[in-house]
Amino acid sequence: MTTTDGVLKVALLGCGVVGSEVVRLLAEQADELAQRVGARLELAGVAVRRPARHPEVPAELLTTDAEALVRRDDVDVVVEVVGGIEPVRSLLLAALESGKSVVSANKALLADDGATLHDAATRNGVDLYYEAAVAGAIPLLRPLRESLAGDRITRVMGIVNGTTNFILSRMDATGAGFDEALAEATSLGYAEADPTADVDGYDAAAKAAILAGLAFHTRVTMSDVHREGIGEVTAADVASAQAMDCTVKLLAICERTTVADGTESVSVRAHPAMIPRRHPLAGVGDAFNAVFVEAEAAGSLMFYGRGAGGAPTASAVLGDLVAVARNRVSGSRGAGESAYAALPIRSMGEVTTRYHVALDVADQPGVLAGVANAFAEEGVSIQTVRQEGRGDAATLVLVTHAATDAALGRTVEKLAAMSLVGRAASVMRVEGMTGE
Ligand SMILES: NC(=O)c1ccc[n+]([C@@H]2O[C@H](COP(=O)([O-])OP(=O)(O)OC[C@H]3O[C@@H](n4cnc5c(N)ncnc54)[C@H](O)[C@@H]3O)[C@@H](O)[C@H]2O)c1
Ligand SMILES: N[C@@H](CCO)C(=O)O
Ligand code: NA
Repeated sequence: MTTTDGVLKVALLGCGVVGSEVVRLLAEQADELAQRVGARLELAGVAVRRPARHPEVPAELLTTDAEALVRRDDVDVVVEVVGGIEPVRSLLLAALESGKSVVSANKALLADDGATLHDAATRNGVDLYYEAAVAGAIPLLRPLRESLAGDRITRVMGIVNGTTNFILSRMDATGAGFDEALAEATSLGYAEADPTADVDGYDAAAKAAILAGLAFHTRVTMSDVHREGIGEVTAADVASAQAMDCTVKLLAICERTTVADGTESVSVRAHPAMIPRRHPLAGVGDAFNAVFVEAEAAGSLMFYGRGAGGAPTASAVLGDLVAVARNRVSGSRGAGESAYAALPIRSMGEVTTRYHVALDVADQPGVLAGVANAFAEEGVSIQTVRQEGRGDAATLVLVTHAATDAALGRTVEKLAAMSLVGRAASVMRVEGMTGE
């Protein structure tokens, strides 16, 4: 559909932190946006739960009937900044099925059932864009989908959750425990009232699923992602990381692996890990996000900026809105889903990782040999070992070479069962170290 009267009508679903900024920017930049698009972008309506709470929106635009709004014939584009799976999934499907393009910031929905939405967009010849869903303002999905479409991406690794990055940065800077750092994040407005999605890694896992799908031209859903949160990260883990000149980050890691017979698979995970301080991701502090992309021809690329917040996220939403609006003006559509590779998902046990293991041990002859033997039995090679303290307070700190995650997990279980080994003071994966 092309605009006939020089106006494109936009239905906005949700007017919270992000939606209210979309309304503000649309109004403030109306003339410039019209120049860039070739048509004026006008709000057809704004669906909210409680209209009385939105004095910033002209009253005649407010509605509580989102379903009627997305079905209106005069609406060209639906912008969704509500969040969650239902009723949003049904609303967006209805929009796509009735020929509207959709812009969404909703990583939970895209990671849960992006395929259904993409299919509907393709069937109806319309656009489905969601740059704001991953790493907020940072242009990342469009570079993966368009700029790098001629290359072969092998790895995407990044910090994609601002709340947890703030917490881990505070723990690193002040030595605070997790609870104390979370309380500070909450009081400063970084953490939401219910921080579960962030702290338990669901938010980062959803973003990892979206990134892997785009990077490797395959379908990845939330259930394919190995997820661990940061709730178990202790001040001792952070101190252990510091002792090896590392810091702890919650990382989203998407990898393409090719085995000897040429078969390819992808692994997708989100978990805390130690990374060397000299690694570019280690310097990403506060609530910032950064994503490292490795591609065969391009080499390494890094994307850095604000992954959350009303205005930064609205910037990405408006960028998508301009893109889909331009497509409607020219009667075209952007690149749709590219999932031709249909790659199998590699289980976490098969993924190759490295571990840092700090063990409280009795400082006695034979302890080190017993510990080394537990690693050897599982075929795990040790890169470095050092002892801290003496007598009852001795701690052995080992860093392994790469091994399967399953073998490393079994090794840690074996160690825990040994009589001369006390508790494991810290067990954490290590990423971004050079060498095998
Ligand atoms: N806040 C951020 O920094 C950020 C960053 C990136 C992506 N996002 C994503 O953007 C989306 C919105 O986030 P937010 O922070 O603005 O959330 P928010 O809670 O501030 O706003 C959501 C709004 O939607 C309204 N709403 C709920 N159900 C509705 C319905 N059925 N019909 C109409 N309105 C309804 C709520 O009343 C609320 O005002 C989410 O998908 C979120 O994951 C947010
Ligand atoms: N809660 C998310 C918002 C952006 O998706 C974060 O902390 O990064
Ligand atoms: Na983004």
